[in-house]
Amino acid sequence: MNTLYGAPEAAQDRGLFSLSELKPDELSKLVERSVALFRDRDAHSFPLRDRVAGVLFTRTSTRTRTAFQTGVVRLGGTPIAYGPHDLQLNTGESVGDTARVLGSMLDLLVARTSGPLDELRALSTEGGLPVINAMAAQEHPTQGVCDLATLALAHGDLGGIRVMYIGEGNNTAVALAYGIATVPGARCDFVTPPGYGLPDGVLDTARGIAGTAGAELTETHDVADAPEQLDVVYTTRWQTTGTSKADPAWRETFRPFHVDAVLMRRWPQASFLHDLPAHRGDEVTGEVLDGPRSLAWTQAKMKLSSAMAVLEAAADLTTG
Ligand SMILES: NC(=O)NCCC[C@H](N)C(=O)O
Repeated sequence: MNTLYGAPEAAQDRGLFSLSELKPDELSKLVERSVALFRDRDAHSFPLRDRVAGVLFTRTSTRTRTAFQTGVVRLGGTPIAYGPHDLQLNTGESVGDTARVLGSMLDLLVARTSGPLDELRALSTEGGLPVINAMAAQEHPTQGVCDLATLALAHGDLGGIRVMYIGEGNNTAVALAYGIATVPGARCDFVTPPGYGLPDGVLDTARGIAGTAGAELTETHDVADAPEQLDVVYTTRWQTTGTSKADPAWRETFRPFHVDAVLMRRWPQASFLHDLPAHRGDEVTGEVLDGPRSLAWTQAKMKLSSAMAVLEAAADLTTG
């Protein structure tokens, strides 16, 4: 793979597919740039001037799509937006043929599709252009950049930060695992409902990354095992995009994993994160989401500056 900062290994896929493929200093550079751009959104030199970026979303999106389209414009580029019904992919044209055509005209592609991560890699290799994963079932890497940047903005140095993620082990959780794994001395405890944990292999991969930084990652399926000391409580909605739950009683399984004021009282200093959209009354109460310790709305705003940081790095991979 050939990630945001180069270092090709195999075929020529370029862009951002998974945080597990970035070196720790590459990720921390993205986080720093996100914070800098959050503080001053004009602190750049229009790296996408004369560049055209496709923004392909075949799945719903509020924050990520708006952030990337706006980010392209703010960085001096021109976005071309495609929704779920626009491309001939929808009438059966192959990914390869689509990539070949898009790559001959566009400089960069931001994509959230219903296909696997490999489909995004194919768009890059067959199109010969950088691709940014704007969320796939496997991982939501740009959310991970945003989350670390939000924590860096609010907590300062991330070294030693203690995070609990409570909820389904979804795409957001995977990116968080890979992201926190790069932070020296950090700890992330995943408290996931039984049967809805992190995908196989994710903790092993994250622990492999963490080996260098000395971060610690654990997973439990019981809220009673939540850590005693925490700086951050992170949750996510119960219905992950593109998934359905076979068990009709799934809500009973998820209910003990909701975040309310009683739970938050266990960690009086902890801040609260949520990748949104939220369902008040399910995974979190309005009191917590809209309360003084919630960073969720700062986190949502950080989507733009973190998208700009990712686009800025991807601009270096464009050839036009
Ligand atoms: N911040 C976002 O990108 N929100 C969109 C949904 C994220 C959530 N992890 C999901 O897959 O449904």
